[in-house]
Amino acid sequence: MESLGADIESHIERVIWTKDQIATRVSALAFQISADLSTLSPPSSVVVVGVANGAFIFLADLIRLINFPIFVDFVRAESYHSGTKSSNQQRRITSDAESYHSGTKSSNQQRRITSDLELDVEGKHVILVEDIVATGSTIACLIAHMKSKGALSVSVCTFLDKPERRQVHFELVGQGKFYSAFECSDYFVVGYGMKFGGLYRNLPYVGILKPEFYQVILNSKY
Ligand SMILES: O=P(O)(O)OC[C@H]1O[C@H](OP(=O)(O)OP(=O)(O)O)[C@H](O)[C@@H]1O
Repeated sequence: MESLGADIESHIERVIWTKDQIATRVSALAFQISADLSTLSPPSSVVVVGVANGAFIFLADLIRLINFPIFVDFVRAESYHSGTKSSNQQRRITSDAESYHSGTKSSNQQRRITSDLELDVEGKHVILVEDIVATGSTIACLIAHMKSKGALSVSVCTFLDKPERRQVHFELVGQGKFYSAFECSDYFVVGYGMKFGGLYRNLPYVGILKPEFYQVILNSKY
């Protein structure tokens, strides 16, 4: 196979979570977060922070089911090796491939914030929204960042948790809680915001890509 076919459905080997299963879990999480955080003081003190890019679909669904006023903002954190920023696309494709083939990012990969909040979170309760928590490197970096900005509490709400891949320990701040919609071990999934080679974020459910598509995507420009 030399090029990708246009029918996205035909690229998927197996569906892991359907649209309905996702909607049920996101609704339950929004209900739980509403119950946990709606009574916090001061009022209107919750800032939901999406981690770009992967969290954007999960965040959009989640916040529309939260039943109290919230602020919304975004951050971006990118990986780098040994002090060298991984800003080029080939590096990011390689990162995907590493995750696919070994089930983990390389151990010396660290994160730094490349696009910061516009809102001031001092004295506020932050909920960091992720598509995936795997090694923990990204979320650890972002929790520390929110704490340094004076957040009263920092919670994490991730669509997917991969606890078996954890390499970096992180602690929530204040009364912060950890929420996850689903857990999985080491298989590489796409859809609902999650990508391979920059593609498939728009798939409305979560699935596993057919193996023959990995190399085609890695060989192509995006
Ligand atoms: O727990 P970790 O091992 O740090 O991995 C999790 C991070 O990796 C992914 O981001 P990625 O850089 O692939 O970009 P994306 O959000 O644009 O998909 C994901 O969105 C998380 O932010």
